[in-house]
Amino acid sequence: MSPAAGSAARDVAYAVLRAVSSRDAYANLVLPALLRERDLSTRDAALATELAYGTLRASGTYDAVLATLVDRPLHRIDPPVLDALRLGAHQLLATRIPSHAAVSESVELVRREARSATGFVNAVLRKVGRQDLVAWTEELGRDQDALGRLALRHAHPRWVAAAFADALDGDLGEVERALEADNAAPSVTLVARPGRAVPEELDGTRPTRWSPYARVLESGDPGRLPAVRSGAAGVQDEGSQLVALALAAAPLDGPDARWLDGCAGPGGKAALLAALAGQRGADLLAVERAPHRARLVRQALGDDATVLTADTTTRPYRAGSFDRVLVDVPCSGLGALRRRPEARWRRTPQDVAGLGSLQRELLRAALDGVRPGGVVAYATCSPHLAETRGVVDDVLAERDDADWLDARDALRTATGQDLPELGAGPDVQLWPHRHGTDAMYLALLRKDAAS
Ligand SMILES: C[S@@+](CC[C@H](N)C(=O)[O-])C[C@H]1O[C@@H](n2cnc3c(N)ncnc32)[C@H](O)[C@@H]1O
Repeated sequence: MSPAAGSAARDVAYAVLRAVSSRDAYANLVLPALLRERDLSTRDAALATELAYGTLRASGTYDAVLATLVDRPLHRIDPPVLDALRLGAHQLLATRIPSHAAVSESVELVRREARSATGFVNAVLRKVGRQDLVAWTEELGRDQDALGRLALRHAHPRWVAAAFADALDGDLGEVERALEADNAAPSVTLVARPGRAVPEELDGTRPTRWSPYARVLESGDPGRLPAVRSGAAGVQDEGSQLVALALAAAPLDGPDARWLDGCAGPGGKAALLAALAGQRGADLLAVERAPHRARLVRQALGDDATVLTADTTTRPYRAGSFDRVLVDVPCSGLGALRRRPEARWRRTPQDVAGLGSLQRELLRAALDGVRPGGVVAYATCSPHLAETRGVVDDVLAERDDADWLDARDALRTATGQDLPELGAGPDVQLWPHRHGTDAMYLALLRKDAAS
């Protein structure tokens, strides 16, 4: 790697960190735009991605290191300087970049933005580099319990590691595997929408483990595939596909003609549901409250479904009128941390608590919308028990017209195989480290036929 080339990658990584910390930007949106704008070589683009995503993923751990080395709270450090320290710490502790280059390049970044801080950055980073990451996490973890040490070592906030532990029956070995899996870049998975594309026509892809419609893109931009450009295929995590497929596969007596997606934006699951519904002659109504997200649903669905911009909790439909209903409710997103490197440090336990009443209200509205004998799927992209089984248990406890279906059976019908490690049921929690999917949760409920 030539020094100039490495500098270009560092500049991009630093610009991403600045955008994330100064204007709450999403790294996965900012980085591709910057890579295009600065025209980096493939190799430099890979380095910039590693530096930006690696720094963001572990920034809480790097902050804990830095906090031991400076004489003021980190929030009192000028933000451009703090970002340069984080990027420098990442290079020193988690890459093979030589220490002298990591320190001097960080000083150069700061010279442009905050000249007076160059000596400070130089001194702090030299101290960061005096031991490796394992030694740092051991030092910092001395006062912590085993879970706290795991969280530090694998760069997650402790409360997130605790939520994973709750959902994994306290098995710390498995919690560690779950945390590790969050730090690995996920592959790009495509869905070939049934009736519109066949998976084999997606060039440069290979089959996945579970979904018959899924393919992994080996490399490159999915937008180069004609089927993706036409909307016959799309980018979609395999766990999201399994949620839609399980709802469609759940057994149903009587009509199967009217389906509802009550939380449709931006339209990934709705597009798959619409394709499946179309094959059976059923119609899908996709409801989304946020107008800009409803527009994305319209783009994704075209003429395949009716899209309504409305609040599902107001029940903008006749009670008992749907045969199958999905509510993929707004949640903390703790199940998709692989995809959003900065997300784990932005979320708080208060976010989870704050979503609880909306999640319950959306599930109630779904149960009111489905006909007797019909099926409701409640889904989250989070394994946090307060967003998953806690919600379903509470809502079922307050009404006597609905009960659990075994979601594992529906997954077996949908995929033709037994997925391993689905737990004792009747609900299903998928995990990156077990299934290679996002950590999607799925509960299937049946409205009593007599109600
Ligand atoms: C987790 S996302 C759904 C993702 C979507 N199912 C997909 O696969 O692309 C939740 C969506 O619910 C929407 N939402 C939140 N509250 C809502 C409400 N009361 N009524 C309808 N939609 C709502 C959010 O704007 C968001 O787009």
